[in-house]
Amino acid sequence: MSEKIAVLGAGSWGSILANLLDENGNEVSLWSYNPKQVKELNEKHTNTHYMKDFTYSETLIAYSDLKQALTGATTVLFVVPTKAVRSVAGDVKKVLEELQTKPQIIHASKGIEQGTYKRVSEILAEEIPAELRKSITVLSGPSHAEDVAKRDITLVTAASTDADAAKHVQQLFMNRYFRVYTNSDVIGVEIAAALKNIIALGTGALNGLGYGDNAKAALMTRGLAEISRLGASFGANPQTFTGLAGVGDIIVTGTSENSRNYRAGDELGKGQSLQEVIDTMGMVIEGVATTKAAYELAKQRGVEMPITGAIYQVLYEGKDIRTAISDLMMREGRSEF
Ligand SMILES: NC(=O)C1=CN([C@@H]2O[C@H](COP(=O)(O)OP(=O)(O)OC[C@H]3O[C@@H](n4cnc5c(N)ncnc54)[C@H](O)[C@@H]3O)[C@@H](O)[C@H]2O)C=CC1
Ligand SMILES: O=C(CO)COP(=O)(O)O
Repeated sequence: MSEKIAVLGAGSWGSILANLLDENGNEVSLWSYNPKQVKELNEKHTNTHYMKDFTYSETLIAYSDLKQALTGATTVLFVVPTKAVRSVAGDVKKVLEELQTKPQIIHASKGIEQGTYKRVSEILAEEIPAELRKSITVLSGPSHAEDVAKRDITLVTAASTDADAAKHVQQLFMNRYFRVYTNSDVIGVEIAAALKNIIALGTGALNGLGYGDNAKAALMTRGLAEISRLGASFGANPQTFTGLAGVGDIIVTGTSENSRNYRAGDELGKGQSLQEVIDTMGMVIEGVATTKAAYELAKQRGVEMPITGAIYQVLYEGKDIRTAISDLMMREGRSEF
């Protein structure tokens, strides 16, 4: 099966997924709002700022013009940071109406919108033409771009309320190193994907402070417990949190130097300020904004999320990390389940 696919967002994840789709035999256009990046991708087949030492397929074409990128596309994959999804989707809507095409919509972003607390599929549903909403599918799971770039084994899930749409995404992405499952629990997959970044900031900070494996395993396990509680309050399937988008992504993000969230936490643990960390990363650290959204959302819904609350206090209220850890440890003893 070969299709024309437009990938929107040429950071580490968008560009590597675009390359994978190209390798799978599709005609892929990669859109970036940065003309310099487009020039580098088309002339040198590199994207040095985001993926050092990787050479992209010569048949992958980058565009800074959204209309050119979307022309003829039967599938559109959004991979911009969460904060950019609404504005990019609004622009896409205008172009699709002009082109009179009705592509399937996929996204691979992991976050929650500030202020509205919307998941990415909800933002897309509000912004794209109404008849495309049903097709929205989320691609998520433990998947660092750096490993996919090496064609290392990666398993993810494609979640949609439309089983045919999820199956289509599975077929588009599957290959010998990239295996895709389907899932109907969009809510659970998106909540797990967004909130694991908060926990990765935490495990990174533990690492930076010199804590060991026990502490990190504890944070990931209890972190997943509170993420599941928030998910349950929205009607998510509890099984989703034991799957690729849940425990899988917490492990990969919460233990890896490839994770920007983990690295950011590590630097915080070593004493850098949040602003210093953001300024030096040069790539999106989704967990910072998601911590605020999740903290406010948990309060609004009356869901107990002590770890998220502690990380919020460190990031947004200047609380000392060691004091935050000590306060968590000294909470009243309770039953695990
Ligand atoms: N890097 C990875 O391994 C993975 C990333 N993700 C998710 O994918 C999403 C994108 O992440 P990355 O590609 O890693 O980010 P990145 O920081 O590497 O790149 C982001 C890209 O979006 C573009 N961008 C930023 N603001 C924009 C705007 N207002 N309008 C249009 N484009 C804009 C940037 O120019 C850049 O090309 C995030 O939600 C992330 O959580 C998901 C799985 C794996
Ligand atoms: O979501 C990811 C891996 O599954 C990437 O995590 P980071 O954004 O922390 O790099």
